[in-house]
Amino acid sequence: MSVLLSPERVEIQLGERSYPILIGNGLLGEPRHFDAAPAAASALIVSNTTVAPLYARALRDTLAGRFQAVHMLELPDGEAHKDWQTLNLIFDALLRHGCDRKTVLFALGGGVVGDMVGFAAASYMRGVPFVQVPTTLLAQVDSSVGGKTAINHPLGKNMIGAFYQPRLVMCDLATLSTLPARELSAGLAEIIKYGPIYDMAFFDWIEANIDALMARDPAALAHAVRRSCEIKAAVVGQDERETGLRAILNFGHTFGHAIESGLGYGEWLHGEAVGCGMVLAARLSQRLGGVDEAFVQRLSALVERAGLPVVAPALGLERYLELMRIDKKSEAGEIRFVVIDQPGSAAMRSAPDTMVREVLAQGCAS
Ligand SMILES: NC(=O)c1ccc[n+]([C@@H]2O[C@H](COP(=O)([O-])OP(=O)(O)OC[C@H]3O[C@@H](n4cnc5c(N)ncnc54)[C@H](O)[C@@H]3O)[C@@H](O)[C@H]2O)c1
Ligand SMILES: O=C(O)C(=O)C[C@@H](O)[C@H](O)[C@H](O)COP(=O)(O)O
Ligand SMILES: [Zn+2]
Repeated sequence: MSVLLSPERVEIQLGERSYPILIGNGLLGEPRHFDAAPAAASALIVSNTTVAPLYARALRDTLAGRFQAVHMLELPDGEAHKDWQTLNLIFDALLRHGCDRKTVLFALGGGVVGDMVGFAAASYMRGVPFVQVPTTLLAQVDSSVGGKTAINHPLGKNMIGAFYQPRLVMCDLATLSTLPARELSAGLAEIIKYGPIYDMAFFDWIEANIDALMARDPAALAHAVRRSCEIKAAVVGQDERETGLRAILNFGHTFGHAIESGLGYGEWLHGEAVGCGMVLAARLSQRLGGVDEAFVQRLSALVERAGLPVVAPALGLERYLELMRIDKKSEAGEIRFVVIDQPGSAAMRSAPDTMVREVLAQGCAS
């Protein structure tokens, strides 16, 4: 492990939609790192009211030599704003500035900004190029990679969206220095996820380095971001539109999305809901015979050490089932869960409602 001086590069292989993920320190300020971004007359940097004051000027200065006009837009901050109204602010800005089919959108922020900018890019004039500049740990290890874009609906998480790939992902690790501790923990949830579903050696490494990650040790963060991007790129490269394998990336999300929408978006962070959802999904995996109690305890302990909740909120068992039926993996009203078949390998399975109720009864606050 070493602190990165020049960017490391992970490729996501998707034929003509392939693109690089660059990982390094201080990339935002270096124009040459944006060489993979398409050339155009104009660009629109979309950020939010928290991130823009920190990093938008630096990005704008960096892009000034590549585009004749670099426009800026600040969205309201928060998961509660991942909606139609906020999405429309992006279309308003694109039209107001006379942006054309070649205009490049830059998503500067966490997963909320990235998911919305990606969806706007997929839709404006039926598709314009976009670049992900993720500034949260969660966005660097997961949401900026793979082309899932969406907004929420009051009835269901990420229900309206498109698969649409960015042209470049630029993970500037230096931006993580300003991230609140709670958001760092949220990012760790998606990092931990890659262990049980794909790579138990990485899980072992996270266990051994969780204190360094929590302390933002630069070398530990650099390794975690790189390995996470490698795993996500490998999975998405085999199944871009989630016809099979890609669903493993949803481990913990069936329970997690129910927590997020059931509480009203924003009360629990996405990463918190996923952390707790993974513990519930591991208990379900145990009942289905994929893992033993020791594995469930091991995962739960790591989630807790990452500063994440492991007891789910008391929404009511029937309400959980109702919320989980809205999940995109459901078919003909049957909920399907990502479960661990054996440590390091996952698959999508259905489970009897009685079993799911037992798991929830055990894992929810009373
Ligand atoms: N598309 C995908 O594949 C995918 C994957 C995982 C999650 N997601 C989505 O991503 C969203 C969660 O993303 P998130 O955890 O990044 O949340 P977020 O985008 O809400 O960002 C978290 C908070 O940190 C602030 N912030 C961002 N960068 C900062 C920085 N460098 N310094 C200080 N503050 C900073 C933001 O303003 C926000 O308040 C959810 O909507 C989730 O559904 C999508
Ligand atoms: O990229 C994927 O595929 C994922 O499932 C990654 C998840 O971490 C992410 O939260 C995703 O947005 C969930 O997808 P959804 O299809 O359940 O909305
Ligand atoms: Zn997620």
